[in-house]
Amino acid sequence: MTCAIETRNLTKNYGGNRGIRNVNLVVEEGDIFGYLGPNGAGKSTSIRCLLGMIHPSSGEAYVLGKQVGREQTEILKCTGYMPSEAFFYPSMSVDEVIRYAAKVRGLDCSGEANRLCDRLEVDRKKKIGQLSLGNRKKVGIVCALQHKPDLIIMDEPTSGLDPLMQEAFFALLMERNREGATCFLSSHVLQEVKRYCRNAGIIRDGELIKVESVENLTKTSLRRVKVAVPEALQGRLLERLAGVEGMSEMTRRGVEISFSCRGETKRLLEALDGLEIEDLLIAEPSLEEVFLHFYD
Ligand SMILES: Nc1ncnc2c1ncn2[C@@H]1O[C@H](COP(=O)(O)OP(=O)(O)OP(=O)(O)O)[C@@H](O)[C@H]1O
Repeated sequence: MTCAIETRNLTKNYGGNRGIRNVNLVVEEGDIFGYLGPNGAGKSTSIRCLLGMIHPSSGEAYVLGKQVGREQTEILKCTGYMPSEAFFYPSMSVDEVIRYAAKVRGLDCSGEANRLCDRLEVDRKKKIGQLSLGNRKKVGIVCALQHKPDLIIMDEPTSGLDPLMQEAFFALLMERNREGATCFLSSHVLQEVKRYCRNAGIIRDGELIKVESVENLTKTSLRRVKVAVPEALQGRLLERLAGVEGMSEMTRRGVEISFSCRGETKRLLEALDGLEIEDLLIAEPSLEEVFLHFYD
């Protein structure tokens, strides 16, 4: 099976500045992949290298089996890209921009462009310079999707879109995915990744530190625990908890003590054994907590 994206030790140095280092990433065809990382982590740099917009300092990248830098025309035809900032010439009309984006690929996409504009409520007569950020973003979505690409790469696609438009956008993306397209999205919005992506990669300081299914990411040994015991027993509870692996973030509110821990749940239950537990909640961490954990 061909991978939609494959990078081998992909590295980009910006002079003395760090970009990305030895990124080895594989995204299978048909996936919806979330690329997560804080500001400056290297998400846009990775995407620009993948699209051949910047040359890597070393390493290789393949998009739908084609080598980036060698088979750019073929890659451009089967890939749809939306940058994080939707900049277009302000004096051009929306219609001109959309038709221009199809023309550079040597394609006539007018039928699909019309359908997309209707769905996203894009006013094609307006000049780009008259549009709000969100409306420019919608033009970017049409430009990226009108040729029905096999691989959709979007850098922070929903920033600037209102909640209804975000829903409309994801509905569109899910449809494309059901039809076979692979989606690669960089995002800061963890709820969005949790809801729509199957797999995710976390990049930090230019290095890919984790690639995992979104489901498994939250299935770490990290647990959020809330336990309520009578005030008189709280001292004993705290003594017992001191021996539990990875204890952190402890807070106390009345009879309830909350904390994070890791390791086997059995060990935690042993530590609690014999105390008059009034209430106990052991939960998987949210994607936000997992994300913060990898960033610590
Ligand atoms: N043209 C450039 N010249 C020099 N350094 C750059 C350039 N572009 C990016 N960098 C640096 O490379 C690193 C990665 O930047 P990048 O834009 O890829 O991060 P990002 O994860 O996309 O961030 P954000 O979420 O803020 O968009 C940063 O340290 C950044 O300062």
